[in-house]
Amino acid sequence: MITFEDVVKIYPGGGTAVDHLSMELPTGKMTVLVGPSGCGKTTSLRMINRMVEPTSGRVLIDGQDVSGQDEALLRRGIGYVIQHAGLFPHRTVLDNVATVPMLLGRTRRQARAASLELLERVGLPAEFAKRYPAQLSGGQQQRVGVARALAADPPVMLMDEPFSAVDPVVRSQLHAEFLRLQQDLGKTIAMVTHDIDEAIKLGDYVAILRQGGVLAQFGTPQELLDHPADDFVASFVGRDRGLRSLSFDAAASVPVSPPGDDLVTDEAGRPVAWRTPSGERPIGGTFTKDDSLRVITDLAIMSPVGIAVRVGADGVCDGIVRHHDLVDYLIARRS
Ligand SMILES: Nc1ncnc2c1ncn2[C@@H]1O[C@H](COP(=O)(O)OP(=O)(O)OP(=O)(O)O)[C@@H](O)[C@H]1O
Repeated sequence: MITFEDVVKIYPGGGTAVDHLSMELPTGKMTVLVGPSGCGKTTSLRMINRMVEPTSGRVLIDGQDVSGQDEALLRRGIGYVIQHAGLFPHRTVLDNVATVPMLLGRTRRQARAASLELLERVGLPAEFAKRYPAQLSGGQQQRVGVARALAADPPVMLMDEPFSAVDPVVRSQLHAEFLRLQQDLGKTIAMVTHDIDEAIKLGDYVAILRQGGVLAQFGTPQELLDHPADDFVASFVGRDRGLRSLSFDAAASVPVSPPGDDLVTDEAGRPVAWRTPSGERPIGGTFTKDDSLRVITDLAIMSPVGIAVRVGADGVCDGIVRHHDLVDYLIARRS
């Protein structure tokens, strides 16, 4: 666990960058620091690995005050990923990743073998290993940056806007891959972004900071969407927070009804089409118990008859949700 204990940072000649910050970033989870430009996100992140020293207060990792620890040793246990990856331009991709394990005493051979494996884990095939950073796309460079940060197998990772230098499609791919990787690795991660959507998508917990380095709210994405602490948080998380909050609720809780005449199925009971006054229309999509309320809502809106169809693992329809029942359910769940 990373603990901020009443941390203040005042830069010489500057204002207060971080103002009495207290929060706990749980072990094995990803906590995202988000807020408008200049609200002290990067400063807070860098106080974890002592690139910045607090003016007062303490930062602790697993109960140990970082200020008492040798900087080099401390940083060996903390991976660091930055925007534009920060790779060594004159070293190959493989050597960029292998540098840290070699510094930690692994032989060149061991370090390279481990690095190749890591590159594969972050989605870069072996043929990229011999290239130089300039010969990679922005998204590929970010993958190398993540692989390099993971190379020392650090329990803690700090990530400063790691996905912001790439286009939205690549960013979305990197998000998905990163979430999968983190599910396997379970690192304690602190990540900075200015993008609330990214924070809500990736964070197990989100810390929203406001101007002057004040913590506005700390909580799970759903807590922030459902119960913003004040107007600043409410406007920061966005106007459609009710809809976005549906992504965090499982479809399993929604009552389903038996299908009616408007659903056409094949002999096995798999949905095929909608029967509408103007003829049969394709089914569009279906949901399972593992999907979210947002998926059901989307399906009901898109369906020509206002119905979302649930299927089991075998693809056979096991119930439907009509749009008016869905709205009743969504209203009841809030009261
Ligand atoms: N080395 C420094 N010396 C003086 N002031 C600084 C220094 N670094 C940051 N600041 C100031 O401290 C405040 C917080 O900066 P910080 O970089 O932590 O914010 P941020 O939330 O990460 O911003 P951004 O999203 O724009 O990167 C800002 O007002 C900034 O100008």
